[in-house]
Amino acid sequence: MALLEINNLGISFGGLRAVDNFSITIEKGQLYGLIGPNGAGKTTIFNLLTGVYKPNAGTILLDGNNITGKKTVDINRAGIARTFQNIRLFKDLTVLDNVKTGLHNSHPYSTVAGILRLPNYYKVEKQMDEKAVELLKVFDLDKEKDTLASNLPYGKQRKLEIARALATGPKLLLLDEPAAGMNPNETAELMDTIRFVRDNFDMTILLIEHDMKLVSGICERLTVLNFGQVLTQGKTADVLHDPEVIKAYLGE
Ligand SMILES: Nc1ncnc2c1ncn2[C@@H]1O[C@H](COP(=O)(O)OP(=O)(O)OP(=O)(O)O)[C@@H](O)[C@H]1O
Repeated sequence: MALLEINNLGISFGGLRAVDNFSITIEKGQLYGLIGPNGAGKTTIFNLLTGVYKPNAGTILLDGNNITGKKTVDINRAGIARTFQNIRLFKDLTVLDNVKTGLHNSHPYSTVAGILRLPNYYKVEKQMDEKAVELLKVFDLDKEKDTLASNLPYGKQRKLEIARALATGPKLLLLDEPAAGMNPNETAELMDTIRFVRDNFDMTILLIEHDMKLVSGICERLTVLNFGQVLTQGKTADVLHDPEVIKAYLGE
């Protein structure tokens, strides 16, 4: 069974059909790229997938479960986590606490235990600290665990956002333009990180990206979107050599 199966998804904003008849199948463990010109509808698809928008048409199945039109929090619990085009960390929290906000989503103690500081609260908090540090080690951020997120350099903020998303325990990780604003060295390191996450967390990853070096370097399959519709999809090398794709996107 595919991990993600989207069939005939659509949404309109006023008269604009931002996403139309969009279908995609992503197998477990795939590293999949969603590309297309500005305004093609890529982020709208992420917003549909995460319950920010509700589709007017189509279905979304995650691991066989119908999550179409569900709330963001329920979709996260079902197993989808994302990062954003513009980094959205809790800038006034430490690196450690940013990751712990992700862990809280998956392993909460009762609110009463938290407010009353019952023994279970301290036990769970300690376990979360340990888990968060383990995760930070993977991203080589453990030494900066007490640093405020806003004081991290840009490339590390991106890594921290990925770590926080992983802390929620997803089956599918959505990355929206992870290389945006990065220099070539940071991008090369990010490519290694994404591969590492896929291999070591047994993760399925769908990413939106304009950086063709990153796309061709790490994505196994691509879907090209143009004016809200699928232009083509398939293996990365085949898609990037498709004359329609070159005309619509790469040649511009
Ligand atoms: N909430 C909204 N209300 C109205 N129009 C919207 C809304 N969200 C997106 N759109 C429109 O839908 C279209 C697709 O936008 P979207 O942001 O998904 O494109 P994109 O492919 O992610 O672009 P980029 O590569 O520039 O990020 C655009 O024309 C955009 O203006």
